[in-house]
Amino acid sequence: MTTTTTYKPKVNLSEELGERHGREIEDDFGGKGIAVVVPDRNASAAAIELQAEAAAHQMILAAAGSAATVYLTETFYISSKKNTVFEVRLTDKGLCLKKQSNGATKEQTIPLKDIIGCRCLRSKRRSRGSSSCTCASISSSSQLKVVEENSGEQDETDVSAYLYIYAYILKRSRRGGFRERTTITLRFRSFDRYEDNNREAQKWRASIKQLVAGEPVQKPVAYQPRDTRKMLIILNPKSGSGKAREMFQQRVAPIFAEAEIPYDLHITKKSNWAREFVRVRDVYLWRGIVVVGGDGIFFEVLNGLFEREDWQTAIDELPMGIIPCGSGNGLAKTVSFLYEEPFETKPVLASALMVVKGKHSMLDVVRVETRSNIMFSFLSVGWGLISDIDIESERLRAIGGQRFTVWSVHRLISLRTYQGKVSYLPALVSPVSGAGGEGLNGGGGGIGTLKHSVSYNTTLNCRDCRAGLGGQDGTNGSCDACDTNFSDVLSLETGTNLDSFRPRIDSWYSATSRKSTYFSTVDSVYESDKASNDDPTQCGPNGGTASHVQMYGPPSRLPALTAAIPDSWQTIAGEFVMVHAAYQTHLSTECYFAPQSRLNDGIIWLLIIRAGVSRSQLLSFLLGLSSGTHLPLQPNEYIQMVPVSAFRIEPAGTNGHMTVDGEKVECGPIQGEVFPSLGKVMVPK
Ligand SMILES: Nc1ncnc2c1ncn2[C@@H]1O[C@H](COP(=O)(O)OP(=O)(O)OP(=O)(O)O)[C@@H](O)[C@H]1O
Repeated sequence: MTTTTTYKPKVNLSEELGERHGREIEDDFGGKGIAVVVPDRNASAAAIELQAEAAAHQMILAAAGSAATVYLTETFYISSKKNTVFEVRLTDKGLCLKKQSNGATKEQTIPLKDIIGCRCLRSKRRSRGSSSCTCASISSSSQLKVVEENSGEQDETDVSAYLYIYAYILKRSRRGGFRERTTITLRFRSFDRYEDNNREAQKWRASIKQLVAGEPVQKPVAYQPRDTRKMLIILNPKSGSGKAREMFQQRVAPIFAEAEIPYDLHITKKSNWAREFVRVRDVYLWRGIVVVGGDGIFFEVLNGLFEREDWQTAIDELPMGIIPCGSGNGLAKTVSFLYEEPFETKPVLASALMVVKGKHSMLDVVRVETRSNIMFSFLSVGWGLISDIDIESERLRAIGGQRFTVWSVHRLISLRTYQGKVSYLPALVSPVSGAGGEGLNGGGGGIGTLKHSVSYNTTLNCRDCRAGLGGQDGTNGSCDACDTNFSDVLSLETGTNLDSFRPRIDSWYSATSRKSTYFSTVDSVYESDKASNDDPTQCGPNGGTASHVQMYGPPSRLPALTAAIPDSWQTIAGEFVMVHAAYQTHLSTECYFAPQSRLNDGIIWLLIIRAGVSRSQLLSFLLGLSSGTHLPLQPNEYIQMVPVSAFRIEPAGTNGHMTVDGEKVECGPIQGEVFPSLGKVMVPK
């Protein structure tokens, strides 16, 4: 009888990268195996060690009784269980393990979408006195240690090749679920020579890698990724409660290692450092940009790209990802939410798994104009209550995301209202389908008047581009990059060149204190910077003239901020508690602000709360924000959410806070217009 079971690892183990300890465990099928773990110290993991005996590979077979396409198949054994045979198949659905033991058959499949990578390794030379060879059973040994093929530490007496397959299996629970780390180890030892066993293991590795990457499975050869460029990672050590460095080294670096994605890690030195970095560097050296921090650092990088003359190419060629270490984390939460990825229990893990997948979705970007600035926003523009809470709760940064709740209570008690005018251009809303909202008029076509401009190199320096804007571009003046010494840049490397990766990741990973981490990584920085030029102002496509900063990007279709509103717009004048324009579902992890929003629906969701709203209405609004039940079910005189494609807010005074993507801007006239699908954000699938 054949039954299908879900794989349920039953042990929790942890250890250093490269120092993998074997331990006998009960595997899910009740058999004994070897637990082999790679470097997520806190992950639970289990693995079965299977030893290759048969070498009958068959490509593209039709699996018996299943529609799956089978790419590879092999029979393995567990040495401690003489009557147990595993048939392992690699199909277009995933890795299928079929166990036959004493006449009973059990089957489980590890879905492809849960696998992030695999690596071929060799066993490590043991200390003198202990023996090891191909005939030794791993499960009977007390310890299995594996190393890279050419590490110099390999055990020449063991000609086996070990394939480690890394999967993060989705477990659903009442609270939404979580991903559990699982390692499958396949030991290939059919041949007398390591080279032959390794060739077999490499075949599996190549096919798994191709399937995971969504590439056609070629005749199995050593795998070469299509894009060999590294990922650029920019980390804000000051984001959230200041733990981004530790988070990265403990939770993110191991995942990049497992997925064999090489990267350069750069630590920001001060505010706007990241913005200048992406403005002046040759960003095409990298395959994408991942920020480790909050929405503020994502905003910096996005705007840095729009400050490049070649902004359109840069925005198009460089998808951006975020690993949440901030206090709000609105974008990271939105992406996970829309793709139904468990986030709450392990947000860093969820997002790290996302960025190594190499997929992206188009992202709406809103061009925002104030009296003195032009900027590009991906999250929200706010005035009043929520912005006040965001900015004023900064003083409670040490308590993390809780600061918003605490300050909400405070502001509800001491409620403020603001005089002003709000105008907007209503959007045409169509039914939304999918996370990216692709079904919505091809990503925003329904917005009509505000289609994305395709003009190249249109200079939009706010001082010069259009009459009536006036004022100084706040980003002008002396360029931070000119006097910034990038010697604190950290460059770590994972990936195909594992020899060079190993010592770096080890020293980085094993460091227990911030100080030792810093010193252990400086060497790599030095090498990397020498190769790529120390001075960021000399190597960027802008020729190093970073002292004169211009904001480029698509030109506006709106009237100037000082000009009259067109007749097609609607205007509300009076006293407001808040006005908040949002284009992501979540403004922070706990703030499910615009439930209908999609990443590229071409819609700005404009929430207007007018003065006169009762405290109880406001309380239920604030309480409902975490569950998305904050909006009144019936049309309400005081609280309304309007889908718009452009808006303008004109405060009568300068009281209250105004924010763009959670960052404070001057309180004054501000307008925004959506450019559907202008950017690219990394998503899980
Ligand atoms: N090295 C640094 N030192 C001080 N400030 C920095 C540094 N790097 C970046 N910043 C600034 O820190 C601010 C906040 O960063 P970030 O958004 O990463 O964290 P956060 O505010 O805690 O998160 P969120 O925006 O999600 O609430 C940004 O405005 C950024 O310009």
